[in-house]
Parts: sequence; structure tokens; C-alpha cells
Amino acid sequence: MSAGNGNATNGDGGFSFPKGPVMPKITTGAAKRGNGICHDDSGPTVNATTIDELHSLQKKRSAPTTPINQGAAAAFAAVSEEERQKIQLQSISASLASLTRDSGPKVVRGDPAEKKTDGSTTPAYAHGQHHSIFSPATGAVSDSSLKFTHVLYNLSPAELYEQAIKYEKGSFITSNGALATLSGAKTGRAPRDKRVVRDATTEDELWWGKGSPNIEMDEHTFMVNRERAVDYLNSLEKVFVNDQYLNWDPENRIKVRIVSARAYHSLFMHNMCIRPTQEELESFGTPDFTIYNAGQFPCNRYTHYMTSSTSVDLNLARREMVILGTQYAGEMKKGLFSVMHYLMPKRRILSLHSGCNMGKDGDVALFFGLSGTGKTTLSTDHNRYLIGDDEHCWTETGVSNIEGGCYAKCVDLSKEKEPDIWNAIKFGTVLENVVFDEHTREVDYSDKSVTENTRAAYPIEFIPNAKIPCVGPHPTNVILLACDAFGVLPPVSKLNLAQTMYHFISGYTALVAGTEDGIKEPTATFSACFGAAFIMLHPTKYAAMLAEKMKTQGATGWLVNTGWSGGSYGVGNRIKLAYTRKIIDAIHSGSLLKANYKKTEIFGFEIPTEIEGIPSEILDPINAWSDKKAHKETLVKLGGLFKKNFEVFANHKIGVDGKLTEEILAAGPIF
Ligand SMILES: Nc1ncnc2c1ncn2[C@@H]1O[C@H](COP(=O)(O)OP(=O)(O)OP(=O)(O)O)[C@@H](O)[C@H]1O
Ligand SMILES: O=C([O-])CC(=O)C(=O)O
Ligand SMILES: [Ca+2]
Ligand SMILES: [Mn+2]
Repeated sequence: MSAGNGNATNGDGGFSFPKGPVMPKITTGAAKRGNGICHDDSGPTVNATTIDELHSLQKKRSAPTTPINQGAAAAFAAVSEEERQKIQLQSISASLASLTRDSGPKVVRGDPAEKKTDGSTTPAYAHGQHHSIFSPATGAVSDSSLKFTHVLYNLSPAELYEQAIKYEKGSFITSNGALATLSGAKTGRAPRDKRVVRDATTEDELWWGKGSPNIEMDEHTFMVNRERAVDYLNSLEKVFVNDQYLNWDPENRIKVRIVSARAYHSLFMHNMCIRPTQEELESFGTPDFTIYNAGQFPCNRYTHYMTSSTSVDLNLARREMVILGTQYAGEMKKGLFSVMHYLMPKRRILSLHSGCNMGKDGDVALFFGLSGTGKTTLSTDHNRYLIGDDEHCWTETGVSNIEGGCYAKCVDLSKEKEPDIWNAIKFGTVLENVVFDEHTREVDYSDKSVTENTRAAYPIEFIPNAKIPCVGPHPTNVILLACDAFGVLPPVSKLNLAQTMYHFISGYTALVAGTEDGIKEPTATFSACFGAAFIMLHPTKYAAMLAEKMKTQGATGWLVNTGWSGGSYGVGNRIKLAYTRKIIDAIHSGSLLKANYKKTEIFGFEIPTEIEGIPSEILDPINAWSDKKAHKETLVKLGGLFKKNFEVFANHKIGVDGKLTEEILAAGPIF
């Protein structure tokens, strides 16, 4: 109809409508065609006779697979699409098979709720063909073997959104397009519930005992928990399966499979691991490592070694991880990181809990630091290429990111201070445990009602200057980040190699304890290699590799305090992010290396006297403290905590060079 139709000249009672947007008009008899039936002739009609038929027109089949007529793909030409899917289902079925019964559920592809046009629902494999069903069952029939478990295999973000929103409480689309999810009772990792199988091999290879994150369990107990997880997953109508990669270095890439019960977990891993191309997926084969995430289901406390209802279990020999009793998604990402901390050093590759970026001229910087110290914030830099924000490898040829995504803290996130992270929160991003307006769905990043550890997980391509593939040459700068809530570490210090090793092994940060009334004292945390929760070997093994690499490459070490200045927490303030960025810029550009330096008392740091754009008085913490006596006392106190923490490393030799060991021991605080 023409735009002039909806006005007051149409004999409708003399109402006059304001000019502007035209009101939609209900068609009346005046628009009748010859047959007397009311028509809206604004467009052609659809080619369907029923609503189901109409719905079926909406979805066209996915572009299937590899172009069959090309080089390497020729080998697969012999395998039909049907055959290929059958092999894939067999592989998934093998993953899901019970190891104690010789029958399990029939594994079938597709959403059980998806009705075919004929109205049937089971089996819901793409075309409902029976031959696509694979069952490992050959022997006795059990109830479990009679049922179907539907596999939702490598779903797209859009499909996972729908699954989450339809079936998982607490899933919503926020106004920026992200998927808000709840992780349940656990909103952070549970390191005290992590167990590693101690067998004849790991007994000798891994770091056990005091200070080690590897709390032992035996093989049998692992199998009890594995069976518990597999039975739980098999009892469900459907499970999600992700087949993906870790590590952008093609020679050291690992194939991982994640079996989970929640769309949230599947989307999280879709974002965080490297996404295979359709072609890669076709030849994926058997995974190198499998996670069974049955996080909604608790472990059984009567089981040996279990001290709570949560258990995160790693079995390196079986190349499997089992998660019971926690839905916090970071557990999967960091569990795989632990695996890399075992596998990579065997290949003489150093695994690092660090962010990494690269300048236009190819200069690479690593950012080490414990949780919340700024790895993600500072590696995400609009003037540099992002290689990765959290987990890397350093090989003979350079660095590679282990992951395919970033996991940013979003408490108090602001568009002004962290624009790239802000803009990465859009369709496809998982937002964990954030609070939003019930109506507008606008996220309030300052609201910590659910947890302070709110997170956004997004694919690395969501950062505009991501370096794809995520690899780079050898690092020039190694930046150690500490959020010092005592406020006595200088905003930046230049470190010699021995000092870098001392601080790398110490792995210091200080956060402010809880939110309980009255507790305002900072607490020091020491976590070897800035990631003791994830390392598998003794810290000195990683430290020796880092020392060797930094020495060979002539990389410079820096210690950057992203925490307090002008006094401890409660008196001073957190160093402005803008200042920290200026410091980091000066490191990258090489200008800081040429600055004038002076040496500090006690820690013996080399600190610059001036940096452009930063008030000089904050560069030496003593100047920023009004209470000089309190400053000295706090400095001595922190020095003492460092010394005490380092005692356990005093008897360990670092690398082959006895001299370096002595230098490292001498590189700590002296008073
Ligand atoms: N001066 C500063 N430097 C760096 N970060 C700061 C500074 N002041 C405040 N922040 C805030 O501190 C937080 C740093 O968190 P970030 O996500 O970078 O931690 P992370 O080291 O990546 O930890 P994780 O390993 O847990 O992911 C951000 O919320 C950031 O906005
Ligand atoms: O693993 C997590 O939950 C978040 C993280 O990056 C860390 O704690 O280092
Ligand atoms: Ca991070
Ligand atoms: Mn981390």
C-alpha cells in the first residue's frame, strides 16, 4: 500500500494524526479484491501448506564438508558423509562408554526436542536414519543400554544460545548480545579439590608434597569418579561434545574433547579452545585428551580421598580429566593448562601463565602475574597485536598461545579504561555471574551480588588487533605483574636475571582479604611461577627453562606493581591504570631501558627516576607515603614474608649452573 494511506482523510471520523511515521493501517473492506477475501498484498506468498512446512523452509542444510576433489582431501573422498558421521559417533560413543558394563546408551546425533516434520522425535539424528545409531552394546542389556543419549556435537554459538536459554536456569541475553550464565554454587576454581593420579610414572615425574598443587589420588579412585561422571552424563537425554585444539604451534597442537552437560560449558570451551575448521574436524579422529564435565553432580564423600562434594581429577596416563561438583567453567580451561604444564616441558617447551602481545616491529612482551594482576588488561593493548591473555608456550623458535580465546575479569569494567574488552562483549561471548537490569538487560559490572569474580569469555578474534595465528618470535621483555596491596613495591623496577628468577619463583601478589567486616589487612600470596595451582613439575624446572631462554634471547625482566601506591590498602590508592599503561608503553618502546636508575633499599630494585607522563614522585614509593615510618615498617614486613616463603627453595639447584642458584638466593630482599 502507498505511504499516503494511513492518514485522517480516509473517512475514519475526522481524527487528525500528526505528521511523521505512518501508522500501520488495518485493511478494511475498501481494499477488497474481487473475491471478497481480505488480502495483504504487500508481498508474494510462501511455498508451504502447513506451519511445520514453513518452519522447515527456514533452515537450509549446513554447507557440508570438504570439497572432495582436492589434494589431501582426496583420501576422504572414499568415505561418504554418512560413513564419516558414523565413525565420529563411534568415537564419541567410545568416550561415553562405561568401563564396567559392556553396554551403554545408544549415542545419537541431534537435539532430542527437535521434531521432524512427520512429528516423531526419536532418534533425532539429522535425518532420522537408523543406521546412524551406534551402540557399543554386544553383551547384557541394561536399562542404560536401552536409552538414547543425544549428542550435540560442536554446536554453533547461536545453537548453544538457544539450548542455554531454553534449558538452563539463569541464562539470558544481555543488551550487548552476550549470553549471561550462572555457574552455580562455585564462582571460582577449587584448588583444594584438585586431585592428580599418582602412579609409577607420575610418582617420579611430578612435584608432590608441601607447596605442590598436586594432591594425590590413586588410579582406582579416579576410575570410581570417572564412572560416576560417565554414568551421570549417560543418564541425561543429551550431552554436548566439543572437539577442539590447544596450542597455535602446529607442531605441538593437542586435540581435546570436552563432554559436558551444559550449553554454557560447551560455548565457553568453543570460545576458549582453538576452533577447528570444518576440514580439520573431518579428520579429527581420536582426541589426545578428554574432559568429562559432570559438574552439576557431586562426588561421593564416601569415596577415598574425597574431602568435599567437589572433585577435579586428572589422570595423565589415561589422558582424562573428570569434573564433579563444580560448574565453574574456568576449571576446564585451567585443567587443560595443567596438562600442558606436564606435556610441554617433556618436549623442552616452557609453558607460561602469562599474557603476550607484540608491537608493530615484532617485539614480543610476556606478562606474568597471579589472578587479577593485569595479564588480560595489559596484554589487550590497542597499539599492539594480542597473541593471548593467559596461557602460552615458549619454544626454540618463539611463543605460541595455547588457547583460542580470552577470559577477562569484568568487575568494574568500563568502556573508557578497557575499550577493547568492553567491545568484545557481544553476541557469542559468555558472561559469567554478572548482574543485569531485569528489563533492559543492561549489565551492571559494578554489581558484585553474585561474585566478585565475574568473567567474560570470548574468542580471541573479538579483539580487533588479535594476531592470528596466535604465535610470535622470542620475547624482548618479560614483565612480572604484582598487585601489591601493601603499597611498597615500586610501580616499575628493572630486574637482572637473578632477580627475575627470584621473583618468578616467588610469584608474589597481595590482595585484600574478603569482604568481612573489619578485615582490611592485605594478605600476601606467593604462588610459584605465578601459577602454582597449575604447574605439575617442581617450580625450579620451569624457572631453569625461563632463565636459559631469557639469557639466550637477551630478554629484559621487569617487575610492575599494579597495586597500591601512597600507602597500603585503606590509606593509599590503586595505581591508576592509565599510569600503568604509560609504564608498559615505555617498556615496549625501549625508552625505559635508557632511563636513569637508582637502587632501592631492602629489595635492591633498580627504579627509574623519570617516565614521561607520570608524576615522578610516585616512582619511588617512599615519596608517595606521607608516613615514612609506616613505609619502612611495611617494607621490612613484606621483605620478611618473601624471605620466609623462599626458604623452601633454598635447597634446590636451579639449572645446571650452581652459580645462578647462588645469585638467585642473593637476589631477594636483604636487611
Ligand atoms: N593499575 C592497574 N593495572 C592493571 N589492572 C588494573 C589496574 N588498576 C585496576 N586494574 C584492574 O585490575 C584487574 C586486572 O585483571 P585481569 O583480568 O587483567 O587479571 P589477570 O591477570 O588476567 O587474571 P586471571 O589470570 O585471573 O585472568 C582488571 O579488572 C583491571 O581493570
Ligand atoms: O582460571 C581461572 O579461573 C581464572 C584465571 O585465569 C586464573 O585464576 O588464573
Ligand atoms: Ca586473565
Ligand atoms: Mn589465569
